[in-house]
Amino acid sequence: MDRAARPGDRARRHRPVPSADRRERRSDDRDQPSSRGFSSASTCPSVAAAESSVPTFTSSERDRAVLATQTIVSRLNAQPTSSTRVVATLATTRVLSPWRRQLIERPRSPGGGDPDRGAFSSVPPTCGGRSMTADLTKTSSASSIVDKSAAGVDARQYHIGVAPGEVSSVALLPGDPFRVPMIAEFLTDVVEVAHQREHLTMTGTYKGRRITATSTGMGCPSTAIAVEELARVGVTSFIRVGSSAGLQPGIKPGDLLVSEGTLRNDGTTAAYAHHGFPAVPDLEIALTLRRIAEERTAGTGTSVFSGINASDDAFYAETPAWIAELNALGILNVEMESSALYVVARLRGLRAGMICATSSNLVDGASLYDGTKDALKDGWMRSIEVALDTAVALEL
Ligand SMILES: O=P(O)(O)O[C@H]1O[C@H](CO)[C@@H](O)[C@H]1O
Ligand SMILES: O=c1cc[nH]c(=O)[nH]1
Repeated sequence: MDRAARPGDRARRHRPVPSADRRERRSDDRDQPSSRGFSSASTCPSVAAAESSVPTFTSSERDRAVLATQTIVSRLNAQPTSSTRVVATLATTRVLSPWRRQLIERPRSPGGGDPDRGAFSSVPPTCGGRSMTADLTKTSSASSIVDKSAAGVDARQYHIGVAPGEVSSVALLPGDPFRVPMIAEFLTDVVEVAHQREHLTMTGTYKGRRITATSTGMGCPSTAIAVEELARVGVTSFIRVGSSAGLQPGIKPGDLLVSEGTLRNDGTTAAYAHHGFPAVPDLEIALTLRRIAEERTAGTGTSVFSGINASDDAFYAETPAWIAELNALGILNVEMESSALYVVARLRGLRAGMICATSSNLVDGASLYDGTKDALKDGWMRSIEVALDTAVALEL
């Protein structure tokens, strides 16, 4: 095929990738700063500090890395397909880019992760203090690469459609938009703020306190978006009021489940933080949810449990073996959003907690398809009231 017409040329035009015939020269140029494309778009001051203190490669370490890469690249390029050649060329650039090298070399911070993950490099856990606004109000400076960790602050939000002033500092988060009006039943002066996609938002007043309710939709991707966007317009505390399946015997539909932490079996949070980074609620919110839940259910036949839950991505891929494994680990219940809620909240310096109503029990035969809806609805109403009273008690 003619050189000018090779597949992959389009990608090369749009990326800072050297052409295959300039590969030799790039390796000589490896100490030159990357002039286009890659740059540290991070606005987090702690990241800037970390990057400036990164030790540079010694020449022997660098030469070994470059040699190893060139060997891989030349093996890949011996392959017949041109698409493999493109991959090889990209790999060369990634390794030879000084900025990339520095990220790879950067010591792992406590919440560190794969430095090649875009979201990780722009939302570093070192930004995880309590002052999210400080990080988010800064805009990207020396780069045209979008810094999503700073995008949209104080604007009307792209997905959830809310703007500053339309929300409280605390938001209750059900998954299902149809549960937002259930929350609104407890409120006065209710305003429907926005409804875009799966995100319905209403704001009203409960016991003198302004409260917002926004539905997250199902799963971690849309939950992370909802939390990020609510935070950009001023929400600082979140209480998920969810539904969830019990994983231990004796948990019955309608019972309340207070989360003490989440096993992260989701994909979204892997883009934010190291797999060992804990997904945990704000301690005070969790304890207050449990206390108020116990007070409210005393003598009602509804039980309150607290413990570690799991967040799964794939409702219908929960195999009997997986359910048995979670059960053996003592995991109390499974739902699909708290992993993202907790990880994003921690990284952004926000507070979060979760109380769920039990929908079913995956280990003792209370199926979702058994007509458990009435008990579940009672559980939702109770959990919503507990979450509202927690917001009031903690002045969230
Ligand atoms: O009822 P919600 O809050 O959506 O919660 C649970 O219900 C959905 C699955 O049926 C998932 O979103 C799960 O987390
Ligand atoms: O609510 C949920 C979430 C995951 N799996 C379930 O069975 N129920």
